[in-house]
Amino acid sequence: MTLALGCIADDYTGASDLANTLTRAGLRTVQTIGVPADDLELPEVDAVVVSLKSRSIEAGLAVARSRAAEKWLRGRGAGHVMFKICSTFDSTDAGNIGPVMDALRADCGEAIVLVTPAFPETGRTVYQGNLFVGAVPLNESPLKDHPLNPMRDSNLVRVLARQSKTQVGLVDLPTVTRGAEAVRARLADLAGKGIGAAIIDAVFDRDLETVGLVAARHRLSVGASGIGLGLARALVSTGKVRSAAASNGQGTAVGGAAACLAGSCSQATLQQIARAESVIPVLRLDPDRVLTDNGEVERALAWARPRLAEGPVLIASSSTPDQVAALQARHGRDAAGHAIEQAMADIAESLVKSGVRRLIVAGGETSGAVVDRLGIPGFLVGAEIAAGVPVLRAVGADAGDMLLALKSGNFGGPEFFADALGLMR
Ligand SMILES: Nc1ncnc2c1ncn2[C@@H]1O[C@H](COP(=O)(O)OP(=O)(O)O)[C@@H](O)[C@H]1O
Ligand SMILES: O=C(O)[C@@H](O)C(=O)COP(=O)(O)O
Repeated sequence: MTLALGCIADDYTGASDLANTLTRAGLRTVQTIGVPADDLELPEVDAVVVSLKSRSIEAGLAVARSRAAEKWLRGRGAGHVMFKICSTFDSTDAGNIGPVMDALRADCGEAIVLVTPAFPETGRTVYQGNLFVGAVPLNESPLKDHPLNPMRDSNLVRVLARQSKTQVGLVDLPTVTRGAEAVRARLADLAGKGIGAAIIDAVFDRDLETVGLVAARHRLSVGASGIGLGLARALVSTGKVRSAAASNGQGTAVGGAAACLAGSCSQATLQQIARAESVIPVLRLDPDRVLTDNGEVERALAWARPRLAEGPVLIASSSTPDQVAALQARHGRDAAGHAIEQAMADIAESLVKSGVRRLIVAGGETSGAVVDRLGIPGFLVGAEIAAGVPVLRAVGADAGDMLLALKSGNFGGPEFFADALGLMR
């Protein structure tokens, strides 16, 4: 297998978002959990998205894991490696976008790295280096209250410079609008000044097509699904990849019981849970009891098991920003996040033992904890539930045939859970 594109994603929902985008753009794509073991049978593909859970871990560890993934991808022929980050640039001044970018750049000897989290289909646009989430700048969006990495600065040139050893420049929208040659000239100018990374403005998909044409001749890029779209379209339009059917993971129905788990506290997920309450049974965990009393997981399982035969259930830890802040003040941010993630993983593991074969998880870190616990090594991409969220068919899972959906906290419409359940048969 010679890869046309290698990708490293810093969380599992982000990886499925990118795998979805690449698949829809015509690349045969597989998502792996970590660097695949030698004995994992992968289909013939154009792109592999290696999913890491490296967004919110210690920077040194994120660097080491990303470098191992890069080595594996380059070893399979990937001339270009894309580091997939969140479209809302989720990170802190300690990293991990900057440290990982610096390390991958050093490894591949890239003079200047193209960086853009723009993903217009989901309302993420970048103008004059400032990231907008829908109509508002990042620092005014709900991301300002994210439980793990509150985003309080919209200027990505500044944000990335605080995390990176290199200086960061800007390729502005007027330059992008002039086309690939203008972008190349601007990048060469910045690189000539010793600047090692550039935030690239992009507002429409056509901007990302321009960026993709430029990026495809580089060894490394950093961004969200939008630059993935640009790269995929460049690979197809230049004949490096022959466009394939839009999905390879449809397959047969798996049946079995269905369950939803929500650990995301995003506004979108809170609304989706509220809407789900009118169609399926919903249990809200008591987060304090998760942190202080092991009985909360058993209580959730005792509630869920008898209901599974009747239809899908949803279990949520999600709370409002005020409640999250209060819990974190009592227990510490990382301890609270970790304990709730592990409780979700415990619940998922037991539900699968009880026959659940269709599982929807809301939240990137939450999905990481659940998928790790289930020991699933990889996924094929199926139908698209919402922008950035595909149905995934597990490959090589101990539990056998399973369908999952890993939803980024911010993605999906108000009826997301019903939409997903409708497509996961
Ligand atoms: N009620 C709560 N209070 C505090 N933290 C919570 C609560 N519920 C979930 N969390 C934690 O918040 C984090 C949410 O992150 P994540 O799952 O990545 O969601 P998103 O996709 O919205 O970023 C996880 O670490 C999760 O365990
Ligand atoms: O790019 C995006 O917004 C998503 O693909 C993503 O990375 C989601 O992260 P979470 O919101 O933590 O799930």
